[in-house]
Amino acid sequence: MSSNPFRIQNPQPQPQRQPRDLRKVNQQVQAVDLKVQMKMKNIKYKIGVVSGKGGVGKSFVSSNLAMAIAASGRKVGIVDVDFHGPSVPKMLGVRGQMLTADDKGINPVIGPFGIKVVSIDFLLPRDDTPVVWRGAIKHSAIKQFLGDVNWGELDYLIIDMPPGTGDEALSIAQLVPGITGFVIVTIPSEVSTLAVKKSINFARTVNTKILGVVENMSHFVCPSDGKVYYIFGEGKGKKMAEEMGVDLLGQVPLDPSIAEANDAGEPFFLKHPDSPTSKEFLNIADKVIKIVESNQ
Ligand SMILES: Nc1ncnc2c1ncn2[C@@H]1O[C@H](COP(=O)(O)OP(=O)(O)OP(=O)(O)O)[C@@H](O)[C@H]1O
Repeated sequence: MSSNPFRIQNPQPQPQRQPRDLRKVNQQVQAVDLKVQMKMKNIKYKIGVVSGKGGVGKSFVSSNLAMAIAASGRKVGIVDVDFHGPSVPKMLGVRGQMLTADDKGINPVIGPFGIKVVSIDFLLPRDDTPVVWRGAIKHSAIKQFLGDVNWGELDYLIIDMPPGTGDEALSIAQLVPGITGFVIVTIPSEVSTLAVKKSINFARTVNTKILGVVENMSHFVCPSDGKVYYIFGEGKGKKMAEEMGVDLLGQVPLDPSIAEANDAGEPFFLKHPDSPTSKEFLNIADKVIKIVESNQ
């Protein structure tokens, strides 16, 4: 019997895989797309929201950070390049709307506070249609999302990136060389913070500033007695931020009303404006604004 239970045959012996040469990554980052560059010139600050692992609330943080920045009167756009799990439209309450086109390009969907939203979700024919794309197609889609959309003049473009440091992250680093920085989302578990360290090292490899870390699901406040529980452990995000020399921008609680609003397709920040979570997002937005605008 074969020792390969999957019966996968390699027709030829494969050369030994070499680790990715970081100099080559940097050279690729230099290859800039002019059309994208023209559009990006009209946007003052571009912020990538990244996470080492999936399911830690990156899209929730992207969407609510976008609303909190827009609530200050700044013009904001959000581009969802999480092709395999596009949740930004739902979290901003604009799911089911369509992108339109005119002779100047593609018009984004307009969300709360006038936020311009672009996501593959607006183009999928059915809820359960999977996106099955190789890296080159994703790269070309990202190029179109950035270069063919009528973004106009914006103060901020929030880029909701897929988890990890794969093709999309490299495409963004390559296509938006002037990216202002990354906001990194984690939950306070060892597994997530370990993956985040990789994202931080990736950001450093592509010479992108880390604006800071948001610790999501950091604690749970019991509604009956107000007692605080640290479900995943206490202080792990803070410890990781200190170890890696990056700022902790904020701590967002684990809260069933967040999951409910997201599942119902209602923007949390609008539905619960006075909640501690929305106030925390205003603080996080304030910190991000201070960091990027004082660096001008
Ligand atoms: N602080 C929170 N409290 C309760 N539920 C949350 C919280 N943050 C996110 N969620 C829920 O967790 C799930 C995952 O969130 P989200 O889609 O934002 O994660 P993600 O990191 O973007 O995932 P992926 O990258 O895999 O697409 C969603 O159902 C969301 O409603």
